[in-house]
Amino acid sequence: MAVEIFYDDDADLSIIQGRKVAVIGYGSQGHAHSLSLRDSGVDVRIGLQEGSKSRAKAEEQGLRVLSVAEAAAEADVIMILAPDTKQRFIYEEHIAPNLKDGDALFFGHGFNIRYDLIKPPANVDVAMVAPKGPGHLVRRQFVDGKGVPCLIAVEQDASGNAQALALSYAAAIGGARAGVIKTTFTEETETDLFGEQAVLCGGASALVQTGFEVLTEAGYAPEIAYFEVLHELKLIVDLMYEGGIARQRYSISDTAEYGDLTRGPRVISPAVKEEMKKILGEIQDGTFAREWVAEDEAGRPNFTKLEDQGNQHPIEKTGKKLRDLMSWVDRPITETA
Ligand SMILES: NC(=O)C1=CN([C@@H]2O[C@H](COP(=O)(O)OP(=O)(O)OC[C@H]3O[C@@H](n4cnc5c(N)ncnc54)[C@H](OP(=O)(O)O)[C@@H]3O)[C@@H](O)[C@H]2O)C=CC1
Ligand SMILES: CC[C@](O)(C(C)=O)C(=O)O
Ligand SMILES: [Mg+2]
Ligand SMILES: [Mg+2]
Repeated sequence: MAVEIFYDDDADLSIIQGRKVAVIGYGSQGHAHSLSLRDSGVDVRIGLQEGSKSRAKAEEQGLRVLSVAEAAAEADVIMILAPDTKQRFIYEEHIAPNLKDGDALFFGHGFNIRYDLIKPPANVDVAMVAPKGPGHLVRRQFVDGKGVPCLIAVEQDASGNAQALALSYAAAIGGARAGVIKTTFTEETETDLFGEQAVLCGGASALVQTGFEVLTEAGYAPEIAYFEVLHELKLIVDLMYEGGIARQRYSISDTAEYGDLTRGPRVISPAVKEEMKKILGEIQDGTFAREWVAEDEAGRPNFTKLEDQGNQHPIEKTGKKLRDLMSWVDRPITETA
């Protein structure tokens, strides 16, 4: 089925400009949404928990920070941009008691609705504006006059106007400059989890680490291995981003292209594709969601151990040394811009 894709001319910015928005959380997505909404003329307040580390960053940017309950009570569009595993507790304790007829409950990812962790009442709109990119780049692209594509979805249309509201919100954060696709909470959740696990984060990180290990274990210099499998990956992916795999293949040598065409399928072998299908199955049947919720409830022991192991990987030490010598590469991550 053909997708519906919307651009700035299809969106009515005045809809979101006429509402009071509460952004709950001021992390990767929260800072990007709230600063860009504000720059688009929207009335925004931030909802944070007592003692939040994010409070000072939001206030430095001139944003009003309230408790989550106060922000939810004051606003009529409530966008939840706290961690997925915390959202159900925040919702139950601070948001649900403050929902009024006609309010809109927004999400940046469908996890809590798709897996029935949050069950909103019937008298509010439930919609999603999910940028297809990391929050810090959502903000950076907005400031640079560009935009990160977004997905929008409506789970519940109490007002009869939820889609226009979601599209207006997506336009206000720059998404409609690049394209806003209409989808469902289920499709967004399952494709997003698959993308981050199999390709963008899990797949790419493991590919880079393994390539680095193979070269260094064979006795090649770590610095050369780093430039080869990590630094240059961005340059190659930039070509794919600009013109697809065909442009990347146009720019590389014939020798590289022959290696790409014949060896690529050996690395990403049929067994890897089978494993990807298994990973997708675990997302679709809820296995991954149950595992992640239980891991978080247990205090994230496995998450912490694996994250520490990743930080200790030799590629990190080599990379830091080399990036420190390229002033244009190590752009600091801040919740400002
Ligand atoms: N990261 C990304 O680029 C993307 C994220 N998403 C989705 O966006 C949502 C937010 O993710 P992300 O931006 O990564 O989150 P982050 O972890 O970057 O930020 C979380 C924010 O929520 C705050 N927070 C934590 N607990 C509470 C609480 N109890 N009450 C109020 N605020 C709280 C944190 O405050 P403190 O500083 O005090 O901890 C922080 O400001 C998720 O649904 C995610 O799936 C979607 C697309 C991409
Ligand atoms: C790729 C990871 C992501 O889905 C994202 C930045 O889009 C996330 O959840 O952070
Ligand atoms: Mg994503
Ligand atoms: Mg995601």
